[in-house]
Amino acid sequence: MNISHAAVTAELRGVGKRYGRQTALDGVDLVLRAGELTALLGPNGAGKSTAVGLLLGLLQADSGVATLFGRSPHALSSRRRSGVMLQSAGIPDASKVGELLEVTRSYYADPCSMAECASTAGLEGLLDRRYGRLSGGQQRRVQFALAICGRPRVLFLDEPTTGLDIESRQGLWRAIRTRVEQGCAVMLTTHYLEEAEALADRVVVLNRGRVVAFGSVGEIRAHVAQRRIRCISHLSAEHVAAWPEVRHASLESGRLQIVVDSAEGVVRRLLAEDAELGELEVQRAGLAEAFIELTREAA
Ligand SMILES: Nc1ncnc2c1ncn2[C@@H]1O[C@H](COP(=O)(O)OP(=O)(O)OP(=O)(O)O)[C@@H](O)[C@H]1O
Repeated sequence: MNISHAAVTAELRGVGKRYGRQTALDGVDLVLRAGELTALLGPNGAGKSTAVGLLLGLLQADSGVATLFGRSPHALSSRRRSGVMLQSAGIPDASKVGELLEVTRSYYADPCSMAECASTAGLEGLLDRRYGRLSGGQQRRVQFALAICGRPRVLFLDEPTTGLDIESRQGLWRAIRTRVEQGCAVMLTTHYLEEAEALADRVVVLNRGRVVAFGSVGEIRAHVAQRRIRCISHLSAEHVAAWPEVRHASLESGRLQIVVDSAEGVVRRLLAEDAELGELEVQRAGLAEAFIELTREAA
């Protein structure tokens, strides 16, 4: 585990939160640091939005402590240094994009210029449009602009790229990376594992209100030693699936896809049984496989 010495910006310590009889978080520890992006991953209902709500002071913990800049998340001084993009934005449909930005910028001491906000979030040409008339992806970009316009030192992004096309998503990724390089602490919740893989310095995996794994993307990935083998072969997936080292085998787009704990023996046997085997590839498991494995183990 890498030990980071960057300043702690926000923290949950031993936090529990229930809604009636439903436990949403159960003894969760979580740290956000300056200049780092922490990705919070977990299946539906794992407790991700609850964790964000506690760090923002929108929810109250039943046990444990939530801090933002070392103080209560309710403190005005903490809020002034925070930027937020939640799943439900509550932005009035009739407002023009430019007006929304002007008003939000006015809450902060040293906001970005309008031009900077517009170019960072890709809003050129949209400033005179009414929010309610924008596409879902354009609305997400406006929400991002509102989240970053005050040059926040901590940024909470709850599934920020849902509904964005590939170009907009990559634009947003660039903007997020720039904030992190400038020293902002970012907490990203996402269902897109490739997003966490592309952006995260550290990953926290939640399942049923508990942290089931944390570490760098590489460390999380290393939790599963699995390899993925791809090849073109006349051997059937059913035949290969029955080999002892093989966890799973299937035929996808004419290629045999095999998930194994250790690749060498399986590769040797593939080559021995099919002299014409072609286009052999062996890859390390990605975050997606690690995540499925971790949440399954915890369940
Ligand atoms: N206001 C509420 N009242 C009752 N139960 C709630 C409330 N909000 C959340 N929960 C429950 O708490 C648990 C955690 O919910 P939370 O929204 O934090 O999960 P999540 O990881 O953000 O899920 P998703 O990926 O679906 O957004 C779930 O079981 C959910 O049903």
